[in-house]
Amino acid sequence: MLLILITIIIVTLITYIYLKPLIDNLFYSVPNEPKYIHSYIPIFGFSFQVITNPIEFIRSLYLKYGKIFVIYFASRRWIYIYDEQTYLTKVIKSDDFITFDAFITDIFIKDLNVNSQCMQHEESRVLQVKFFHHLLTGDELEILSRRAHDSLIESMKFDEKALANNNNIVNFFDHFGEFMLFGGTESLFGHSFAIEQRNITPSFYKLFQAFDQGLNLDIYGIPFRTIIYKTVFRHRNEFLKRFASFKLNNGESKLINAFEEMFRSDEYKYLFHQHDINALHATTLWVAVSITAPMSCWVVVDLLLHPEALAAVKQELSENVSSSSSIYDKEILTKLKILESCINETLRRVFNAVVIREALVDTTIECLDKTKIGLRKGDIVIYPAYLKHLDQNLFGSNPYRYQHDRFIKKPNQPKAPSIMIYGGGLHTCPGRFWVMNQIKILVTLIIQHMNIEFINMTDKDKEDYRKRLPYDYSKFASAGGPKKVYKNKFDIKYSYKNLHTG
Ligand code: HEM
Repeated sequence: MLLILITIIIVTLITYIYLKPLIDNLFYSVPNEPKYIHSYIPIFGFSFQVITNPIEFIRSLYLKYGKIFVIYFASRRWIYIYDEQTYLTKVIKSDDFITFDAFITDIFIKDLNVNSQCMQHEESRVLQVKFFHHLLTGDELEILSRRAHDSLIESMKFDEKALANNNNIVNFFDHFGEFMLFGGTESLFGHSFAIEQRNITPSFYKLFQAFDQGLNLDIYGIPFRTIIYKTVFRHRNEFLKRFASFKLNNGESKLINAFEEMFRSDEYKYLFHQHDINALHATTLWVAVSITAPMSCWVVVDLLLHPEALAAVKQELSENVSSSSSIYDKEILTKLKILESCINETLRRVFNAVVIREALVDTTIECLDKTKIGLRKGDIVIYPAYLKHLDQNLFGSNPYRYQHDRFIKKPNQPKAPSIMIYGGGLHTCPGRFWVMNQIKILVTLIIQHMNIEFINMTDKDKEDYRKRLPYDYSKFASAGGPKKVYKNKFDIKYSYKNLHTG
């Protein structure tokens, strides 16, 4: 009897999920809707393709159905608009759309158990976004960059000491991912909080990875995830609790100081309980590190795979950085144009760049070519910038090819090519200047102080990776290192040099 009941429930559920898009179409459709592409796989729909290789999958739909189409993914309608000018002028600038907040807010409330009142309090959320935009620039940016530098040097020195007792083979992405995590932690939360985290087990990096994995699982809405991935979610909770020991006015950044002052002010303290504050701090650190760390690693990998690029960067460094100069100085960092081009070239080829907005109301937008697009309230409207970044018309017949000086304007070009890594409009990523500085500092320190050798990478592997890096696209909310099966190809043997001079 129980078995029959369970079977009926499962069949009903599958039928409902399978038919939901069709039912929605019947009741909620608006005029001029773009082409809806139906998946015949129940429940999962296109999730598998979107998770495993979004670029190839979305490109195949674009080639088949044109620049505007709709799919279902993670129980939502996703409207792809591969028309940059229309997206910039008619979506990003319009009040009919907001950033991806509602989706994220939902995850905070349901999955991170953050008090719904504080997540839905419009005024305080606007204030937090404002802090990000005001406090990651100017003098504060310089302080953040200096701290990231100091933390990286400290990580290297600790590591050099530990090397005397351990073997010197590690995974490149984990090793520098951890360095970058401590760089972000120290810059945002101050030295004493960072040093405390270095000394506690389980490792801060391991807990951070669990936080990242948990958020991605939540976004995909994997059923029974807290049971299947019990350890991940336990570690995620431990990660949140680490922020309970954070003490105000102890060397933190102006950004974290502003958050704390607001959370604990008379006006807002009724909204924010300690657990909510922990979750918001953990998320700020995650936002700052989860993309930057793997991207920094890919930048270094590309340089190590392309000797001509590495030589050009070394030459630029020797011309601009003297033994007495501080590489975190604004004047020096802005001079490193070749390195900046290398960074953009790696991000272009590796980062799964998109811009996302959500429709607040039923609405219609008119493309520059006069095509009308009808959108429903709640539609996720997405510009797949990665299609542009790998477009043969813009970046040559093999757009994956690495050209380190691509973003330096040549005399025969009207302007250097453009990419759209950081979104657009008023909500363009406020961390973009800090990202550039952090990656420049990491690359410089590695060149100045380390010898690195990929021990499992054959010449054939290197040849293959020069053509295309084995990037893991399965993370939607953050960014990835290599695909699992390639991870050991990025094991390194390394040593330090000149770490105690200057
Ligand atoms: C390589 C690293 C990074 C990439 C590729 C990246 C990319 C992006 C993108 C595409 C957006 C959405 C923009 C839009 O909707 O128009 C965004 C938003 C945001 N990013 Fe970044 N980001 C990076 C690093 C950082 C860092 C280091 C921080 C600093 C804490 C940061 C903080 C934010 C914040 C707060 C927003 C939301 C801004 C708003 O809604 O107004 N990001 N980022």
